[in-house]
Parts: sequence; structure tokens; C-alpha cells
Amino acid sequence: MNDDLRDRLRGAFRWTDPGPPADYLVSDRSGWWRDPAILDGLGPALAGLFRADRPTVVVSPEVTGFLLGPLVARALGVGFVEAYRAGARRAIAEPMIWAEVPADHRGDVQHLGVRRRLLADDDRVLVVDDWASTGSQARGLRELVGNRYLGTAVILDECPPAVTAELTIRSLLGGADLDPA
Ligand SMILES: O=P(O)(O)OC[C@H]1O[C@H](OP(=O)(O)OP(=O)(O)O)[C@H](O)[C@@H]1O
Repeated sequence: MNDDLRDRLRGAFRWTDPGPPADYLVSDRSGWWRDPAILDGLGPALAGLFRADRPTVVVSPEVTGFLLGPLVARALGVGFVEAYRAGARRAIAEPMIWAEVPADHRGDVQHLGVRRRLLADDDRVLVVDDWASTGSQARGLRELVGNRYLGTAVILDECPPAVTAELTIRSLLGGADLDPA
């Protein structure tokens, strides 16, 4: 099952060239959500990476995480909590827990926040996202949830191995699987 899903993920992914002055390629992940077999398989596949750790809640950063996190939460039979990026929308008028996200793959420092009342002291938190590049989102959310953190499940992990190990990141694909060369 997962081998078929990995093949589909590789096939539906594109690197796109934004053209000058950019001298880099941009990942286009939209084909992943457009393929019904991928959309059907992603939740159970990502959930399977951490099922034995018995998560009680999934937390994901906006915006792609808001698409993926609920698929994984549903596969685990648990609920989902949004982690909002500060400044991306109107302030939420409820008590929040905030954490700084160290400079990420874009070089920006951000802040992620969740509604305080949605996390219990004894929750076991699985972070879910589509992609780990530097591990900054995972690091920020680990800081935010503290010792409730179990790990992070992503579709693709291209972090240095030491970061992957430190943050307990598990993935369906590694960076070499989508090598643009
Ligand atoms: O490991 P990191 O360096 O933290 O990078 C990973 C983040 O980068 C992408 O987000 P992006 O900024 O493209 O936002 P999006 O979710 O709005 O697409 C991806 O969805 C992760 O959230």
C-alpha cells in the first residue's frame, strides 16, 4: 500500500521554475491533493508512522497543515487543533499559547499559536505537516506543546539527519525521492 502511495506521490509532484530573478525551483504539491487515491491514502499512511505512540490529538501549522492534519486525525480517531501563524489573519480573541518558530527555509522568524483550551496537560500531541525542510515548524510546535510532543509526521523530510532524529520526524519520502536533477 505505502509503496504504491510513494510512487503516486513522486508522480504527482512538480518542481516549477518561477523564472528570473529567482534562481531556484519551487515545489508544487498541488497534484498531491488533486489525486483522489493520494488524498485517500495520506491520512492512514501518515497516521501509521505514529499509531503505536498513541497520539490523542493532531496539531498542524497553517496553511497546508490545515488540509493534511484532519486527514491524519481522522485516521487515528482523534481530534485536530489548528496552529495559526501570527500576522496571517485577524488576532484570535481567546487565550492562546504562542511559540517562536526559528528562521525557516524562507529565512523568516514566525510565531505559531494554538487556543490554550484545546490542549489538555495529558494530551499526546502528533504534529502533522506536508514537508519538513529545516525543521523549524516542528521545532516551534515542540516548544509550544512542551512534554506533550510525540513527534512530527510529514510527507517529505529533507532535514539533516541530526534534526530528523532530534525532533522525531518520520516521513513517507526523503529529499532524494523528489530530486529535481
Ligand atoms: O521545516 P521548515 O523549514 O519549517 O519548512 C517546512 C514548512 O514549509 C512549508 O510551508 P510554507 O511556508 O510553504 O507554507 P504553506 O503551508 O502555506 O504552503 C511546509 O508546508 C512546512 O510548513
